[in-house]
Amino acid sequence: MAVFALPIAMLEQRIQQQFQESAQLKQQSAGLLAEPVAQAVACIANAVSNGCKILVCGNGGSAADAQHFAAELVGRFERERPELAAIALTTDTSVLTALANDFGFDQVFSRQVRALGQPGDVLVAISTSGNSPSVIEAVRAAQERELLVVGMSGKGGGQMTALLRDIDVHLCVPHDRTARIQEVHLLMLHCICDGVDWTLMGDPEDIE
Ligand SMILES: O=C(CO)[C@@H](O)[C@H](O)[C@H](O)[C@H](O)COP(=O)(O)O
Ligand SMILES: [Zn+2]
Repeated sequence: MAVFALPIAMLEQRIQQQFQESAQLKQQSAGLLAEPVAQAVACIANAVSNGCKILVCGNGGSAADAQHFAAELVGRFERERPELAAIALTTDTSVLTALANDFGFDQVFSRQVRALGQPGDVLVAISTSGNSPSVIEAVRAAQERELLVVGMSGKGGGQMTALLRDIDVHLCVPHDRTARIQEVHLLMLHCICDGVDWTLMGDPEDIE
């Protein structure tokens, strides 16, 4: 068994740097993204209040974020409230493997959007590069079907930037590192959960 003689001090310094980079990016993003995050809250709260639903997609870590977010809408975030309609498009392995196998991986989300999406629903499309073909095709399918799109990206937004319309919301994290972008994506998803709960139910103190 290999035993590493870890240069602990250097390793700790790397870890400290990453915490600092993440904290600084979150601070910078708060200034730039609070307004579009509030627009995403309005868009999602409005959709679920009108009986519409939220579809969420992304690859890799962003697939995990999609599932995390859908679970908090269907279940709960920090307090009890009625269940909200949300589906992560990343979870049904039979659907995913059939679509990838028969139509190509680019279609794994778009075909589900066309199958499940109705006008007024919202697609939350998560891609740190803004360029993953499966996510880009899902955005195109959503727009065809008259869904609103909340696009979450980084690295300048990639192809997502040109694709999103004025009625859509673009949450583009100002950074080039996938991990840092994902950390801000998760924070924004939690802000959206908090904002939706606040919009639908008011301040926690007001309850009882
Ligand atoms: O979680 C990570 C890296 O932190 C990876 O799994 C990452 O999500 C994958 O490489 C994705 O395929 C990247 O796609 P995207 O964010 O550019 O759309
Ligand atoms: Zn969470």
